[in-house]
Amino acid sequence: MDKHDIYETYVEKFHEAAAGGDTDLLDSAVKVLPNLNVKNDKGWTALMFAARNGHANVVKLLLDRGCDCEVINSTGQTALGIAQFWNQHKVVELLEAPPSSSSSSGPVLQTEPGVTNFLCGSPLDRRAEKRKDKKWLDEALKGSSVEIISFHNLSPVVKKLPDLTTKGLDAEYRLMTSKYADLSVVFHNQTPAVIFLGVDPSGEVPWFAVDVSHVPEEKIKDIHPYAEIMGYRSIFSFKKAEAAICGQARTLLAWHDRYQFCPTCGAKTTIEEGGYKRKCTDANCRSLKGTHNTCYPRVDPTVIMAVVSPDGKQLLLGRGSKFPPLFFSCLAGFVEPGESIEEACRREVFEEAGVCVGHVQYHSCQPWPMPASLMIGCIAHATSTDITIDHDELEEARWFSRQEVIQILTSQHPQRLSCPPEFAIAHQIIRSWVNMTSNL
Ligand SMILES: NC(=O)C1=CN([C@@H]2O[C@H](COP(=O)(O)OP(=O)(O)OC[C@H]3O[C@@H](n4cnc5c(N)ncnc54)[C@H](OP(=O)(O)O)[C@@H]3O)[C@@H](O)[C@H]2O)C=CC1
Ligand SMILES: [Mg+2]
Ligand SMILES: [Mg+2]
Ligand SMILES: [Mg+2]
Ligand SMILES: [Zn+2]
Repeated sequence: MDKHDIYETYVEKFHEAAAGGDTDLLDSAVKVLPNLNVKNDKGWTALMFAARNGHANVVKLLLDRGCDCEVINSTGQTALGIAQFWNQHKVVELLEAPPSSSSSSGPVLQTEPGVTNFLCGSPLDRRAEKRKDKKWLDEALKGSSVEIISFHNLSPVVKKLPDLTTKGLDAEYRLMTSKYADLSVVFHNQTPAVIFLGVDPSGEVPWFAVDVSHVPEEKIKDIHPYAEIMGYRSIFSFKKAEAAICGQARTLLAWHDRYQFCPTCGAKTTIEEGGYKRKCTDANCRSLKGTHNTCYPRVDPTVIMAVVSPDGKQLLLGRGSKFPPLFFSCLAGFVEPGESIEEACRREVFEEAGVCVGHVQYHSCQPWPMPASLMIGCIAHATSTDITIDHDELEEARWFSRQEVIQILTSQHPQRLSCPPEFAIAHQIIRSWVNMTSNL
């Protein structure tokens, strides 16, 4: 055996030890290997093997020794992506970036383990039984333990963290939370929409959202000196738990904003039940009899699909006419009345790209608060490949090879094609197709 072969054997043993959770063997390999991020021929590192098989103790040991969790394998996966795909919750927790030191300036909440899609997994317990208890709601809103988030024209009010900017770092924004007493500028002579969002995991802290659109933007600083309004897209920069809470609040506030009048008789409606209902003020209105479905917040089921070619080797992606240049995504569309999820997938793919779809497999979903979609992510298996585009909706649609999809996902495409970022379910279902067809 020459030197190179001996080294290769050590690397193999190192990876085997990580994959098998053998910490003794790992310890001895660590002592002789100069590079702990060494990859096998598919780009896998020891950290990835340990993450794949859920060995949290090995992951911790490797992280303590300085292993790099940003390394990607030849299919563009990080150790975290691998752990998420294989549902290794403990490893996901270890690999997810720990809350930065700045998070001490606000409540720290975590999503449920195993929740991978952004905007899902709110840590709040909605406590629906409290929504009719006006006295409890009023005391909770005005109590000292409350956390109230504010929205200005459906954008969350954020707080610029001053300590970071003075250290010369880029500004960081966090969701602003307030107490009722801080919000005198909001409640003075006004009754803005207030939503009861739920109670935090300790059971002690009620969360509310309030619409502050009636307060002029320059007066928002009276609530908090570092308050800013950065547009609704700031939700995507929040930590998962905060983003999920914000999504819930935004969908409800958008509904209140648009449903001020009864869709049945046109009379004014009032906000009820902690913000989860609107009631017509005309006692004779038909909307108050029978099924009250005009009184409840709407959720629009929407299918979004990774369409796989009949030979399983290619993925269909499209470009909407309003997309930024070079940007491709999954086809998507609203579910219509009287339609199943599978039927909506088949209809939308045929309408938009002329491709026939057979089997449809549910993947996961994502509440999308712009304003009220529930994105139902599917893997759809095509039975034809010819493309005929509906130019009203798409500018282009084409089949991409697995290699090209990996290049797009990892921002390495030679023509700089791109796709939605990780926070969008589109990204997750595309990645899932890549992962399904990848080998260790
Ligand atoms: N989270 C993610 O990863 C992604 C999310 N999405 C979201 O998916 C949603 C749907 O995708 P899209 O391709 O636009 O849908 P469709 O393919 O169904 O096409 C949009 C059309 O539907 C009409 N429409 C709007 N709202 C509704 C509704 N509630 N029910 C039925 N039809 C409606 C629009 O009409 P009009 O012309 O009158 O507006 C428009 O003509 C979008 O809101 C988008 O934000 C899309 C891709 C990725
Ligand atoms: Mg569409
Ligand atoms: Mg469509
Ligand atoms: Mg449609
Ligand atoms: Zn009415």
